[in-house]
Amino acid sequence: MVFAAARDRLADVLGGAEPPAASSVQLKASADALRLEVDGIGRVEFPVPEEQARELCRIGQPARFGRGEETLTDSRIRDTWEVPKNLVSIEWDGDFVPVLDAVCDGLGIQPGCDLTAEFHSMLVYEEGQFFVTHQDSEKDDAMIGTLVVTLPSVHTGGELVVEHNGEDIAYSGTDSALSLVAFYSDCRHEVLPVTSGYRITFTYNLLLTEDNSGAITADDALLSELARCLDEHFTTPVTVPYGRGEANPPGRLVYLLDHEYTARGLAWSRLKGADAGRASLLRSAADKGGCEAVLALTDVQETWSAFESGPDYGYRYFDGDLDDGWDDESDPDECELQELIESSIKLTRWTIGSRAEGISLAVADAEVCASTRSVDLKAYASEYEGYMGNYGNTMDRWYRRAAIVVWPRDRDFANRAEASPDWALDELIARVRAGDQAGACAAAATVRPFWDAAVRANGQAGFFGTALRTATALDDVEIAEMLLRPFRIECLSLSHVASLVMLAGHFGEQWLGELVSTWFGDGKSWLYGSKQARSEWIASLPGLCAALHSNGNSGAATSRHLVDLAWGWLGNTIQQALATQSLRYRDKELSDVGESLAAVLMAAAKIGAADLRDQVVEFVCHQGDEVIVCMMSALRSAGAQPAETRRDGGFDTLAADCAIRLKQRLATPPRADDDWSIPLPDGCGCELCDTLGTFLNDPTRRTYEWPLAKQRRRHVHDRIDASELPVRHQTRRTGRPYTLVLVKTQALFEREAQDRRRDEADLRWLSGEFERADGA
Ligand SMILES: O=C(O)CCC(=O)C(=O)O
Ligand SMILES: [Fe+2]
Repeated sequence: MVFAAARDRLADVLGGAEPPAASSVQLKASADALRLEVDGIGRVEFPVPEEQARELCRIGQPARFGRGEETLTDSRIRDTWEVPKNLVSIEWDGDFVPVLDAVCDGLGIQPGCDLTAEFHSMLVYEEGQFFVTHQDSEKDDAMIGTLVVTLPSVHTGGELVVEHNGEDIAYSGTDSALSLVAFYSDCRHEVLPVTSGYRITFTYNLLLTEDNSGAITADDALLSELARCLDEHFTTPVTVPYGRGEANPPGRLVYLLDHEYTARGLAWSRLKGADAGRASLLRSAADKGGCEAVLALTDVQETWSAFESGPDYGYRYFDGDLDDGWDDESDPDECELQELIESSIKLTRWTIGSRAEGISLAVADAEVCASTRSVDLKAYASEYEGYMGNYGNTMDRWYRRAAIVVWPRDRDFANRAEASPDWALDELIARVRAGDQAGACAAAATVRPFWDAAVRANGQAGFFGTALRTATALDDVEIAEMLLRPFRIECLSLSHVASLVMLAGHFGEQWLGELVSTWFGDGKSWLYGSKQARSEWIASLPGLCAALHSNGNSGAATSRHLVDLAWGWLGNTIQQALATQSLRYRDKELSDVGESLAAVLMAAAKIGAADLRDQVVEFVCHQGDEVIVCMMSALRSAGAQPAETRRDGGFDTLAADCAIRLKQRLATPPRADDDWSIPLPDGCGCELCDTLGTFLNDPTRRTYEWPLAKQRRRHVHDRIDASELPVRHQTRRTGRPYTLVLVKTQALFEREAQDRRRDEADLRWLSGEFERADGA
């Protein structure tokens, strides 16, 4: 016997209690119920005579449609006449209300709600006219659907086809009665081409103005069953693979709704179809079980194993529909889905009280349930990946689904904190200010399991300052460490100096020193992006250190610590750059890092760290001449500094050393016109590289024809390319083995001339800017 998880039982109970309601309904009404006058035409008779229909077309304008923010006309998409609103006057005989009540009934809208219809447009379709598949935009927050009234007229074709969850229903008008079709705004629909006669319609926006969220009176047994499911869900630990941490009960439950909602349209009072009843039940059960329930939007991605099927079977999974958020995507091949391989769900937005927040929170599978599977809904995008060897034959499908998120009240703070750490920090400070220090610490302790990930996922820089202040306010060393640990050093700026000093005062300099080291990271795995961010931060170091230094003993100690750490990172980075094989890449890296070198030296000068300055200068002066690029970049970056900073930062010493190196380099005579020798940089010493080195070194040999098997040719290619040597290598594909043809190129001379010109320019600049460089 298989026991269903509590969350799946809950979804089944909700689905059973509120079965899916219709997404569209059609009603018929007598033509006598309506009186229509149009300026310039007079009273319109029913069925509408051909003569009057033609007149209506004449005064009509091509109807427009929305695409994103734009309103367009394009007769390939929408081809129909719209009669200007101001010319139209409509009078319903008696009341429209009974009609709307019947609509409510048909769409499963809870009794007691106030549905109103707001006239939107009058349309006339003549032969051949149509409107392709689209979704109506919700023009008003309260809008939940559309009502289309088709006037009696003689016509064929022009069916209104409304689709929901893969099912199409075609509605036709008649020549004797009014046809009223209502549908929810998440239904895609189209008007098929009129094949004869005229089709005349009014469209109305359906607005739900009364709260329908409390309307359901649920039976107690049902609510108790739901509350039991919630309780079980929140007390049963999730099984985790062995060794993957502790088994804890889920922190939340995400119940996915069936209809689509826009961020603006999502509200308890405007849920569509069965969603309204289910939400009402779940909300009451949550309340009974001591839980919070909020409305949310999610992004769902599912990956299915799939295979292409012939046109005769399988489903069409995707229609290139037109809607407000239009898509031109072509249909992926027809596919049969087999098995769900993986799914991921992210909460993107929720509304707590009256506060709607954009969030980005990944939700575990064990926290999600639904009465309707995503695969049975319309995906907003899908992509088929054919067989690709070790992957592929998969279908990815993406959905945006609304959801109700439930959590136990005592985990309220943790749930909200995970989605918005900045809110959590503000809230903690507020609690301390309100005098609840202990409560604030207890709440803060609940974020421990996810805090690192939450901070990193939420763009930490924006709330680093708040985190510093919160840590001080909570006054608990372990909590302070936990709250602050996940931040990166790049968050730290001038504006945090006072908070940082305060923190040191609270928990001690040594404690802060360790924390700051954590912010620096281990420096081992620097991706390009983070390297750039680190360099940018180091550029701010002189100002930051100066401010800290003038802020008492702990400020001074912290500033020294920062410069030490920055130098630790920078020294490594310079060494790595020097070891780079590719010359071009090496020079670029060294030049980039020069600015950081200048910043570290300036910071050292600002805080009077002469020992560190000497250490840095000595390190640089001890490197080979490749380091000149880095020195020059650092010196240029410090060029604008006052003489005192240049002296205290060791720049004068660097400049002098650099000038000596440049002069030495320039003193070697330029390459003779007939000297074709090329030094092979150190590296592999195999027998092939030996032969290569001999050829390269020989000043008289320009070409070498070298019969070599494939693997060996490859090795020689690689060696030449890696060192960017001015040598062309080609394979002549005759004989056995093929022949590798090496030719030394003119670039040998061009590059060296270029390097010389650069050295000359550097030396001129140095002599102009740095006195000692000239005198040396
Ligand atoms: O004419 C109709 O039946 C429907 C027109 C429509 O879909 C629209 O105006 O958005
Ligand atoms: Fe429409």
